Amino acid sequence: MTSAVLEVKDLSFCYEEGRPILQDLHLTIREGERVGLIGPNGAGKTTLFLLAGGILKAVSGQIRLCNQPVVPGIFRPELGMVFQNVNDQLFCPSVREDLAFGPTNMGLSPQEVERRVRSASIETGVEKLLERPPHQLSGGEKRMVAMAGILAMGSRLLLLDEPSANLDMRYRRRLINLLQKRQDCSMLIASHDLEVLLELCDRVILLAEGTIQADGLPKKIMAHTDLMHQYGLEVPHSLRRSLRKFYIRRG
Ligand SMILES: Nc1ncnc2c1ncn2[C@@H]1O[C@H](COP(=O)(O)OP(=O)(O)OP(=O)(O)O)[C@@H](O)[C@H]1O
Repeated sequence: MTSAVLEVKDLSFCYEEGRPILQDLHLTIREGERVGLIGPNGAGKTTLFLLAGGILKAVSGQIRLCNQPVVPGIFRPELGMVFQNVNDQLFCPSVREDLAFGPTNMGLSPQEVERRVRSASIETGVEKLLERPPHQLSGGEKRMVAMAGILAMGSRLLLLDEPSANLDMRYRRRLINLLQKRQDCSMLIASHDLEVLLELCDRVILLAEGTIQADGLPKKIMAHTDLMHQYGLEVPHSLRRSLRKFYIRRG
């Protein structure tokens, strides 16, 4: 079995006392796994990301990243996160400086930082935007710049929060192709775009009521109509069609 990149044990968290968001959560992501995280609005998907990224502090439990405990406030380049609201993570005067921020903080030489900025910007197709101020970019452009930023760090685990939100067909396809090619990274992708998860993920986790309600093959979990409806989710269109074919064939 491949080694774990993220291990979450007995994790509990609340923003306000008496209103738990996550309760005794257990989760392991292994090297090379691409895991979709689904659940209704407010289930705690973003909260889980912020805890794994050391931005929030757990009430109890442990989180380990690449075999080392996550300590809130300590920079861990092994983990790259694209926030749901990308405006929260692009803050430099130019795209080039934004992409260089992570690798520079890793203590890399200016030549290596430049090499990574160039390579990540080409991979994501944002090389023409390098001199632009990030706040002037479109939503889709900003998201690809944020992706380029974590690729430039060479993170082993990517936490992507609604990566396809507000992307047009071209950007959405570019994102899917890009993530499909990154076999070297593990990914946890929170999304309401279930078709994207069907294309990208080999495993899906359903988070609701503070804990994991299902964990398994994407097609199996997402085609489970009762389970999906119970947590306010719909069976994705492509699976509805294949279910229909299945029932028609069986007569
Ligand atoms: N800073 C905060 N203070 C208090 N409550 C918060 C805070 N941030 C989030 N919450 C609450 O925590 C719960 C979980 O929110 P979270 O953003 O993690 O859910 P989510 O699963 O990512 O939802 P969505 O699918 O809508 O993005 C929600 O009820 C939300 O209102």
